[in-house]
Amino acid sequence: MTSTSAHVVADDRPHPGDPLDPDAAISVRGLVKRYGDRAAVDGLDLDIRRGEIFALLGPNGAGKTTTVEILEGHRSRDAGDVRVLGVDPARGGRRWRADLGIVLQSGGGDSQLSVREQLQARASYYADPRDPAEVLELVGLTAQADARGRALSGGQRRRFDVALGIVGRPRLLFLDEPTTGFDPEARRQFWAMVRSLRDLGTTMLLTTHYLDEAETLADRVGVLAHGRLAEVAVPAALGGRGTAPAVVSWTEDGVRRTAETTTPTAFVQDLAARFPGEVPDLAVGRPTLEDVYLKMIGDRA
Ligand SMILES: Nc1ncnc2c1ncn2[C@@H]1O[C@H](COP(=O)(O)OP(=O)(O)OP(=O)(O)O)[C@@H](O)[C@H]1O
Repeated sequence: MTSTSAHVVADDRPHPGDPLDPDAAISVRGLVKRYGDRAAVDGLDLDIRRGEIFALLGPNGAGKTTTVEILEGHRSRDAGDVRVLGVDPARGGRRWRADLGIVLQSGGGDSQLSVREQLQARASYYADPRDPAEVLELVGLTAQADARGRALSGGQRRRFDVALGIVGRPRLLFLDEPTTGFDPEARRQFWAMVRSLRDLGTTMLLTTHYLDEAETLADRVGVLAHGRLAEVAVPAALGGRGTAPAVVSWTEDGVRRTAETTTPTAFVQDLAARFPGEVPDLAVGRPTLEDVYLKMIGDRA
């Protein structure tokens, strides 16, 4: 499956008071969570579609962990309606829980057992588990199958965490900052694995502080600030990115020049006509996801 959101325009979220979406993997209306007199989640409305990768972004303390833990059934809420795979997490039973995969920030895998043995043990909890050998292949740990958990590198351990999270064949996978501490190659491998999981039909809710990770993996991103969603959009459209003016820069008479333009093609054609050959140091850029994210967060600070 590819992006489910090709035709989605910016600010793509339900309105307060809309009914819950029975077809969504996750549907949330008016979610509130207070600690003392402070609301950590302050009226959240969100639908996450089946089969999509949704990235939840937001600065430290924005309410991401609180929201995700409520969805996982690990934290109570003060107000609002929530359905995860059609069930209220506050009342989710064993069968519902078996459909969830949760990959937490703190890695497991310290056991004396081998990687394969731990995975087999985990698989035995489920009625219809994935074949542990296939899971090891999917996460790229086949060569480490006989290693003990503590012999794994940080990146391998994280992939093993995912292996433990998906061996039960979850329909919905929660990935909490999955690539923190990865080297660039390990991150690319991890991303490829996440895409393979999506191709198998797994819905994923990803929290991350890496904007490039959200950009490359997510069908849609939601920016959480002060317990509210500032915007939900496809990464390319967030914060009006898709229609923002382009910035053209070049060097002329030894001076670096920049110009903002909504017609960069025409602008570059004019520019090219002024130079006999290549325009020196020519670059055409649009705001990055990080640019619009930081602006959005700054505007709400
Ligand atoms: N158990 C708790 N008791 C009191 N306050 C809490 C508790 N858990 C979270 N908070 C507060 O709620 C707010 C949201 O916290 P939360 O952990 O959900 O943010 P976050 O977006 O996950 O942050 P980070 O990116 O740092 O993980 C913060 O102000 C935090 O201090």
